[in-house]
Amino acid sequence: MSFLERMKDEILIADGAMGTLLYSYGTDSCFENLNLSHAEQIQQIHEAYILAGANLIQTNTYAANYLKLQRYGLEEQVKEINTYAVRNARNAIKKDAYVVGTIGGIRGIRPNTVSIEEIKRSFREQLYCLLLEGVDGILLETYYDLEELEHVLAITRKETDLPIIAQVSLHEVGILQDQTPISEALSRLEKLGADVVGLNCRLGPHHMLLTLEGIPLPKQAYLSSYPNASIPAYTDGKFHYEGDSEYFRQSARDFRNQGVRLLGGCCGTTPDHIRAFAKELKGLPPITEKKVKNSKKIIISNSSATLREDPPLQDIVKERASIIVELDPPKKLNTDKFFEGAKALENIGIDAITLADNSLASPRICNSAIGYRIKKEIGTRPLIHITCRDRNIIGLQSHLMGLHTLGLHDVLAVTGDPARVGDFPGASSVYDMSSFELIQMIKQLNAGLSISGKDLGEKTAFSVGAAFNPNVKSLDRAVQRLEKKIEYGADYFISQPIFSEEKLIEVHGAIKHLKKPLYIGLMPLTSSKNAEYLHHEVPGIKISDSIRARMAELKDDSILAAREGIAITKSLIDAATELFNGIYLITPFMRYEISVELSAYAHETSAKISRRRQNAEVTIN
Ligand SMILES: Cc1cc2nc3c(=O)[nH]c(=O)nc-3n(C[C@H](O)[C@H](O)[C@H](O)COP(=O)(O)OP(=O)(O)OC[C@H]3O[C@@H](n4cnc5c(N)ncnc54)[C@H](O)[C@@H]3O)c2cc1C
Ligand code: MET
Ligand SMILES: [Zn+2]
Repeated sequence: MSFLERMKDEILIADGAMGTLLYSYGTDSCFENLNLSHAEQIQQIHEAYILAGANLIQTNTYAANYLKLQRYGLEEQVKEINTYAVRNARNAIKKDAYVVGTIGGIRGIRPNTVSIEEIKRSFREQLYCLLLEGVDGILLETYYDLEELEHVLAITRKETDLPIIAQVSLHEVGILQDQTPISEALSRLEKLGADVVGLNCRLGPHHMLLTLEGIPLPKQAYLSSYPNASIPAYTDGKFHYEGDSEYFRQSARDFRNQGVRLLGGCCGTTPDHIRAFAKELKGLPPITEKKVKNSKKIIISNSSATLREDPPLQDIVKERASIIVELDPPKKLNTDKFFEGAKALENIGIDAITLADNSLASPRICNSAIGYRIKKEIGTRPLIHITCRDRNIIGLQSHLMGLHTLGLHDVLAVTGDPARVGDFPGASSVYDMSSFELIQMIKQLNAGLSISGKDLGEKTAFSVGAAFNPNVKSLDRAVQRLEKKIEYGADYFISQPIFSEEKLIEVHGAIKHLKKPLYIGLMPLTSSKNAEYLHHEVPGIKISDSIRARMAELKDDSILAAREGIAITKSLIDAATELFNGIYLITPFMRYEISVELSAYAHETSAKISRRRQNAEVTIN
């Protein structure tokens, strides 16, 4: 009799975790490889679950596909690992029990990086290995992404008549990560031919039971649940789970009352948890009717957009000449000079002060704190740079929500210079996200949704700038990155500084097909040493030979050298203003008076050019 036939009038008990159990014994490498290297240990775990009362055990193959095995260089071992995994499970069975071949989901909480086609290829290979070795059913478990599960379930149904268990992982009570209600997800899985549908992992009995209250008994399938033992804790450098087996015993009947007919455990559970379930439900028949509690209606964000007091920079720079100035937050705690500079720049009438996020990976006063003060005390628009280096996904989202609360809506999303260039070369560089993903995430907040898909109750109103580095060998490739950044949602670009007219013309030609505006970067040199340092040591900055020669001639006179730097930048402003509406001036060493002089010059230049263009139009007409 297949386990499905038994489930007509029996509640079956499944096994518990494999991965976390192995981890608790000290394994911290590829769990699935132990099917080959430590077959006996795997067999003993299976035996322990059967002894505890499991009617159905799963192979140790959760991640035994090439997409996951390649992390360990084991992608060529898919066949051996799956084959031996089935044998290890079979060898553990002394009496009546079933073996299901398990395959876990690939896509997680992060933005999807693996294509469905790739997942299907990897899945097929593993599925064939399991089927070939002879299992009693297939368990598809821990799927966060319903689309992925639907694809792999369809493949499985096409390839076998064996029973299929299809399980999703909750995002929170009642919903998946993409906000699909669980009841809808399970009914879609049932329609695709799953024989058992249910939930596993991520949350424990409490949240699973609350979810099950809103789920009717499936018509053509049975319900399953494999809760985690608890939320994991991290102590002394290790993860561990606290939920004890007595707590599981107490919840067993509740699972039965919600209509569950296959009850097992996921992360953190042990044979003790399974024994508690088995003992408590022994001899009890499944329920056949159920009253469903009205599930909470899931509201997809339809909140209105936040109103901005000022137009976003991309709208301004599309219409007219616009100057933004970078004034780096101080490295020391005294902010007097910084605010003197910010006031002087406000007086000259720039459109924004851009505030780097610990540029060159060295700590400075937090740019959102300084930005908020600039807005409040001076009235200038702050543009907050955000790197992927210093914050993980949680920190990035929380930071952006904080900026929204402060009314700071202009951000520049960048990767960030690596930590090893800065004050703490040993600090970690997080890079949970690429600059592309950061841009995408900010746009998702603008749609009222968190990075994990939760309704935020309000839409943010961020205007998202992105970085452009034209000082590279292949300008084409740099422009391709801009095209990709536009696809991810970038509203405009800001470039690294440029130090020659030829480069300005080349950049103009290379990006004129893009529909998004650019602020072109210009940075006054202050000395020959400064020019040589920037040219040789700062990533992404290249200064032409002729300019370096001009600076070198004045290397013994610091005042004249600084004047020369300003003169060079003025001639670049002349050329740049002919080509671009946006000028981005970088202030060297907090010498804001230089940026003030250059901003005034840029204003005059753009006024001159627009007068000349108007006159030309009048003449033509
Ligand atoms: C306007 C501006 C502001 C900045 N502000 C800050 C700041 O506040 N704090 C800070 O730490 N850093 C800052 N940076 C530096 C920036 O983070 C680094 O230059 C980073 O390496 C590139 O950032 P990005 O977002 O353009 O990276 P991306 O375009 O996402 O590129 C990331 C990586 O891809 C690679 N790459 C990029 N272009 C190419 C190409 N054409 N060909 C091959 N590979 C390529 C490089 O390895 C690069 O590091 C800023 C840069 C700019 C232009
Ligand atoms: C990550 S969810 C758990 C996968 C698998 N059932 C295991 O216990 O190892
Ligand atoms: Zn799990």
